[in-house]
Amino acid sequence: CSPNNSQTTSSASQTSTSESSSISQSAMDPNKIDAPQVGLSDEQWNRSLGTRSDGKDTNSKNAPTRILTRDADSIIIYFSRSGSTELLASKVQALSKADVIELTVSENYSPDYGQTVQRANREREEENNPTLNVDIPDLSQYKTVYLGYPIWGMTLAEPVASFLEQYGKQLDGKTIAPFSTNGSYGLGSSVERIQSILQSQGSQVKITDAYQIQGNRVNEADSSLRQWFNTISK
Ligand SMILES: Cc1cc2nc3c(=O)[nH]c(=O)nc-3n(C[C@H](O)[C@H](O)[C@H](O)COP(=O)(O)O)c2cc1C
Repeated sequence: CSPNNSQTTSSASQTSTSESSSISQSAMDPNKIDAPQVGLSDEQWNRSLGTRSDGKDTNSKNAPTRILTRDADSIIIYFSRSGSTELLASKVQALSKADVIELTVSENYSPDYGQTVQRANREREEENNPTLNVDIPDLSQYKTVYLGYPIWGMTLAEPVASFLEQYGKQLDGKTIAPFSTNGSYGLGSSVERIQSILQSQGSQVKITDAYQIQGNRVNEADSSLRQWFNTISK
C-alpha cells in the first residue's frame, strides 16, 4: 500500500492541479510496505504458519495501491494479505513501470492466520469467493497483466479468483504474467486455475512462465525476478 500514488481516476490527489496535465508515473515505495516476515530464516518462518496481517489489505497505514496512467501498456494487479506479495509487486513495478491496482475485499480477512485459513478453505470448497471492494477501470489499454497472488490451499488466493471471475472477460487477448509468493509449497495449481477460470469465460490469453518465491525470501528476489522479467518480456 503505497500512498505515493499517481491517480487518474480517484479522489486522493491533493497535488494534482489540472486534470488535463500529463501524469507522471510514480513508483511503489518498498519502504512503506509492512512485511516483517520477509528476511526470516526458513526455520523462523515455519512455512508461514502464524503470519499475522493487519486484517485489512497489507498495511492499514496507507490506502490500497493504485497507480493509473494513460500511457502504460501493462498493469500489475495483485492481492496480498501480509505484505510479501506486495513487496514482490513493488519489484515487478520497478522493472516494468507498469500501472498498479491492489485488490481488496469488502469483508477483510482476519489478522489471525488460522482463521484466515478456515475462511479461505470454506470459500474455496463452497465456490463462494469474496466480494471485492476495488474499482477496476477499463483495462483495454493494457497488453500485459502481471497477476500477483499468494498461494492459498495450494492454489490461487480466493480474492484473485474473484477478480478473474468478475473481470476475466476484459482480459481476452492479453498476456498474463503470474507472480506469486508461498509458504514453501510452490505454485500448486494456481496457473491451471487462472487458465480454467478465464477459459470458462471465453477469454483467450497467453500465460507466461510464472515467477514464485517463498514469502520470507522476497528480499532475495531481485536477480531471479529480473531474469524472469527479461525472459517473459522478449
Ligand atoms: C489462507 C492461507 C493459506 C495458505 N496456503 C498455503 C499453501 O497451500 N501452500 C503454501 O506454500 N503456502 C500457503 N500459505 C502461505 C502464503 O502463501 C505465504 O505466506 C505468502 O507469502 C503470503 O503472501 P502475502 O504476505 O502477500 O499475503 C497460505 C497462507 C494463508 C494465509
